[in-house]
Amino acid sequence: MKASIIGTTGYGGAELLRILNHHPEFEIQSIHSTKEDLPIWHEYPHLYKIVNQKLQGIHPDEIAANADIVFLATPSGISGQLAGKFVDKDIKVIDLSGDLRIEAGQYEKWYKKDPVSQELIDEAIYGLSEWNAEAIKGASLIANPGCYPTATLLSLAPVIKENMIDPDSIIVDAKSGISGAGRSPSRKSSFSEANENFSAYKVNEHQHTPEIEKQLLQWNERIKPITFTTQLLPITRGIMTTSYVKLNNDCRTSKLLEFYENVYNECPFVRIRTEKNYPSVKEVAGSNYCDIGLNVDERTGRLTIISVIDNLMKGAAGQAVQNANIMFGINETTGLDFIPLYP
Ligand SMILES: NC(=O)C1=CN([C@@H]2O[C@H](COP(=O)(O)OP(=O)(O)OC[C@H]3O[C@@H](n4cnc5c(N)ncnc54)[C@H](OP(=O)(O)O)[C@@H]3O)[C@@H](O)[C@H]2O)C=CC1
Ligand SMILES: CC(=O)N[C@@H](CCC(=O)OP(=O)(O)O)C(=O)O
Repeated sequence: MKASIIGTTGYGGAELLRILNHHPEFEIQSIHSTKEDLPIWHEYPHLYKIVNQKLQGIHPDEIAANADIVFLATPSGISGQLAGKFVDKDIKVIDLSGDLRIEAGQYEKWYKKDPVSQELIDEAIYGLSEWNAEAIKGASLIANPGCYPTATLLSLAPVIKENMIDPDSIIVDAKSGISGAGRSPSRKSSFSEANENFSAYKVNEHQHTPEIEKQLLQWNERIKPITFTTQLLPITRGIMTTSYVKLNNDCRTSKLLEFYENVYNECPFVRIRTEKNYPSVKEVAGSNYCDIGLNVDERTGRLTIISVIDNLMKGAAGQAVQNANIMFGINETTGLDFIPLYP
């Protein structure tokens, strides 16, 4: 199969290149950016003598005529417009941005940008691979989940779906490495302000809040609005979400771990940790794993769930390729079976 990438000069695009360059079933057909006619290694010298392709301009008809799938690793606001140019063409599309994940009205409110048409949003299948594989199989347009929602949703799904918690009790404390903000320089991501610092941002107004709530409500209609706080960690890659929920019934940590293990036993990229063996972001760096650890506080009846991913992998490019594998009927781990980079 032939794959094209738009937004290849960004971090998500570069991560797609890293995966697809070794993928046994996908060949990189073309790479695109607003910067044309430039070898990609000019932008990314680490690709020198590995990927020699030149960046090309963005011409949807030409891309659709030559590739089987196109990945849109472009900013929100741009991606949705591009997706609209591919929908009636014979090509599968995976959009890494937030443009197609939530309803148009919600998008306008949380992203503070003009949405694409509700019709286009309705066409997109939400690409949370572990929970939506059946729909992904038949899809031609995927809204790839956000990085924070991926870590949060995988960790909450089992207790939400089984109605095991107070639906009004969900608090998610989330932290991300700086590559989550993309490659464009900003004050927030500058070394002198991010290094040895730790700060909260977009408190109660993060654009991933409605995306998380939408999926939780599809699993359990009793769910109430969540509290979701995002923080910037002075590391390059990695997301940790720590979720706090009130359990409806007494339950021991060991029993809940057994339950989670059973829920995810057919999911190669979700690793449920053993008791007191909590995951850290470095243990999944460079890989497509989501590692989950949990503990029940028997004094308060609250459950703490810790979930880690690499934001550029399971949080973006890795999950996008996992979805592409599912769409083309290939084993979902193909091209993604790396051991995390440790230490
Ligand atoms: N970074 C992360 O961890 C995650 C990112 N995402 C989402 O994935 C997408 C890509 O993110 P990321 O790689 O971090 O972003 P970057 O800012 O690093 O890259 C954005 C890319 O889009 C291209 N671009 C910018 N403006 C336009 C335009 N007008 N038309 C076409 N291309 C354009 C840029 O290239 P050029 O200027 O050369 O054209 C660049 O290649 C975003 O929607 C982001 O929200 C999702 C999950 C996690
Ligand atoms: C660290 C950091 O700044 N992360 C970004 C992640 C943005 C993102 O992935 O954008 P989508 O909304 O298109 O998913 C943020 O919190 O806004």
